[in-house]
Amino acid sequence: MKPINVGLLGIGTVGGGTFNVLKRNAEEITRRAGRPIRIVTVADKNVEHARKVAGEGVKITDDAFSVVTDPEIDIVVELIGGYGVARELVLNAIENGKHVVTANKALLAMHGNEIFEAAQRRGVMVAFEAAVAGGIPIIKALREGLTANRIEWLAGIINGTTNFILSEMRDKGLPFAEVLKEAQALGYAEADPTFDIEGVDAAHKVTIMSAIAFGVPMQFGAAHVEGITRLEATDIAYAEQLGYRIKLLGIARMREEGIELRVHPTLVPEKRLIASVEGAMNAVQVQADAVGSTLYYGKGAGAEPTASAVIADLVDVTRLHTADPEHRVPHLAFQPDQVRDLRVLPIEDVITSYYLRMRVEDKPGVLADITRILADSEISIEALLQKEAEEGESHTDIIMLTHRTVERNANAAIKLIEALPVVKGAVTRIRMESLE
Ligand SMILES: NC(=O)c1ccc[n+]([C@@H]2O[C@H](COP(=O)([O-])OP(=O)(O)OC[C@H]3O[C@@H](n4cnc5c(N)ncnc54)[C@H](O)[C@@H]3O)[C@@H](O)[C@H]2O)c1
Ligand SMILES: N[C@@H](CCO)C(=O)O
Ligand code: NA
Repeated sequence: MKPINVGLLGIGTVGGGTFNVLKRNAEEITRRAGRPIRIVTVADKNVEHARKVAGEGVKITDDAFSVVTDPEIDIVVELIGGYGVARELVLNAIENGKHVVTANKALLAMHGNEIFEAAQRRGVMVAFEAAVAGGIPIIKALREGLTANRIEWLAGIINGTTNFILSEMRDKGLPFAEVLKEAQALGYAEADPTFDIEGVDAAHKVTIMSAIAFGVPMQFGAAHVEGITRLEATDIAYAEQLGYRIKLLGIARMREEGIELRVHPTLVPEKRLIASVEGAMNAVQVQADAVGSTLYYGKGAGAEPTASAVIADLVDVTRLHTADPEHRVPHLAFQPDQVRDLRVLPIEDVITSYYLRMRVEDKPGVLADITRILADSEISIEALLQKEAEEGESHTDIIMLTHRTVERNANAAIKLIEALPVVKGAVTRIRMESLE
């Protein structure tokens, strides 16, 4: 059995995991793939570290470009990250007729259209299971397992760092800044941790999932992206009193008018399975017309969980690389000429329900003023929590959960509420999803 030759670009967390799992499970993997998968060259800026991880018998270089042009290499595995040099390397590998496996969601969300077009033209595969929810085979599920269905929506906890932070804030009542430090020390965070906490990483991943689920191009620039940096512990506690958890969700929903594509903190009923996903774990719920609701859960980050997905792609490519390109699974699940340019709806057009918290004067008639504004805007209230004013305080909190409405409508009502003289400061608004 002639081995398939792999060039590994970047042997950091995921690259190291990939190297080790491939070595440890070599026999099992070969039995599945039909031939040995062999890392012959490793490129890393840190040559010393690369040598330490890879040992002898593997070629080590600091020049990744020499790997993507090497005629000996069949598959290039890109685990460097970012969309500068990684984009050049991936495009270069494709032009040289190499298949590519990558865990780089930022690269695909930003430049996926260009990359898949190039791969299509050259008849090579670009596989990216590790890019979304790490070890969970969600790309496989969306692209192949659910292929009979019209996918209606999907919602996922797809960033381990922020889910860890939210879990710690709720469990221990700690403030955001304190938990962030702990999360960074655990090593799940992106090279730039603002990508995690500002929702950008989750937006990269939900952009990729929406493309596969709905047969549309990558539209990262049109996604609405909100992170957890402005979330207050108070709201996590109030949500809990009302039977909800706050999660950073990546949501993609198909509507007649277009697609909702958004990342933001979201109240989720605590009775939903996804609400109990804690720590750095990931989960994606998919609603589809034939199968109904399915849920995928597991480790979305870390060396070996992510390596699990990288190697699954290596096996896929090994099995399929001799197949006629027409007979392979299309990159974006739909045949390339069937990808449709459906527009992403602006956030004002999103339909959802809301958690509203406002600080009000503790006197009669205040609640009536607020509910009148909501009634006039045709926003109905699902639940209400009015706190008693603390001893010696003239103000108190009112918390309301609304039914679904268009965001534009909610914005207008919130503006009117904020203009009431009895309401102090801004209204805190968090979107809410029933996930039914
Ligand atoms: N860490 C995770 O849990 C995880 C999970 C899923 C996806 N990812 C993605 O996987 C990719 C790699 O992440 P990581 O956590 O392993 O990063 P890392 O920083 O641990 O590893 C990157 C490696 O690339 C090397 N490198 C950087 N620039 C280079 C260059 N120009 N040429 C050669 N080598 C270079 C670095 O020296 C380092 O060893 C990223 O795209 C990341 O978003 C990571
Ligand atoms: N920074 C990402 C790594 C996995 O993509 C996370 O926290 O989930
Ligand atoms: Na995955």
